Amino acid sequence: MIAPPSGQPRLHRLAILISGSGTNLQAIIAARDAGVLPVEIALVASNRPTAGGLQRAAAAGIATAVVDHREFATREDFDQALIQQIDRHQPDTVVLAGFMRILTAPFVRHYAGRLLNIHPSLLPRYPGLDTHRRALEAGDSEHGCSIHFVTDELDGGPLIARARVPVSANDTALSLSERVQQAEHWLYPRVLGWRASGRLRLDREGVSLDGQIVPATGICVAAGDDDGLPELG
Ligand SMILES: Nc1nc2c(c(=O)[nH]1)N[C@@H](CN(C=O)c1ccc(C(=O)N[C@@H](CCC(=O)O)C(=O)O)cc1)CN2
Ligand SMILES: NCC(=O)N[C@@H]1O[C@H](COP(=O)([O-])[O-])[C@@H](O)[C@H]1O
Repeated sequence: MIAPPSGQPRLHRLAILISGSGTNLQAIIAARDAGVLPVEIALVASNRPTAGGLQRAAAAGIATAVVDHREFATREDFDQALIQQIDRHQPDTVVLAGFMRILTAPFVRHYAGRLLNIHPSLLPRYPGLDTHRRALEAGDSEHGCSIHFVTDELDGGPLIARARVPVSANDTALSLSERVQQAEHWLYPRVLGWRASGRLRLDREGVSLDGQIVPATGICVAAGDDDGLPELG
């Protein structure tokens, strides 16, 4: 057990996995630094050595690691190496923030109930990749992001919360992705605040917040609308 400095409460420890630019990571760091998210970011790990989020973590004084999936013969070997890196830092919650590798069942089991992901669609619509183009092609009037506990089923784990954004007629995949990312940067720190304060749990009964079972659709809000979302922390 990693002990806090004497007299300090032990903060909820996060390990954050990335593959890209790390804007969600940056939003989590900003919430921590603003004092509204009481967490210790123990590790930022990436499967891509060129991930821009690694520089964001280093600039914030956060430990980083690269486990390059291309160096492993199988997904299982990669996942086991990733587990070894992560477990050195003893996280309470493992946060996928733009992590672009499908994780194997042993990895998911190892972190069962404390592995979260953010996905750029209103799940269960558009699991997988290329969600913004698919929403535009379907003519959807709204889109958004979803945060869920991770299971073997790709993007099919129990929903925690979803934030909706409107789709306008002149949206492109890029303009829509930018609006969805703003919603992500608003939603993820809130949901992680519930984890940090012990309010958000996953057990046999499902997802619960403050002891109340969360609907199967997750807590649904319009991005930026604080009326429907319990406060941070
Ligand atoms: N077992 C699970 N693993 C992961 C989940 C999950 O729900 N269960 N969520 C994903 C995140 N994700 C969407 O939110 C996602 C990430 C990656 C892919 C994918 O097809 N990846 C390819 C490689 C793509 C690349 O390297 O650019 C692959 O792994 O072969 C789909 C969905 C994280 N993992
Ligand atoms: N299926 C996984 C997926 O597409 N995740 C998406 O990658 C982006 C990462 O951005 P970031 O690196 O700037 O946080 C985010 O929009 C996240 O929803």
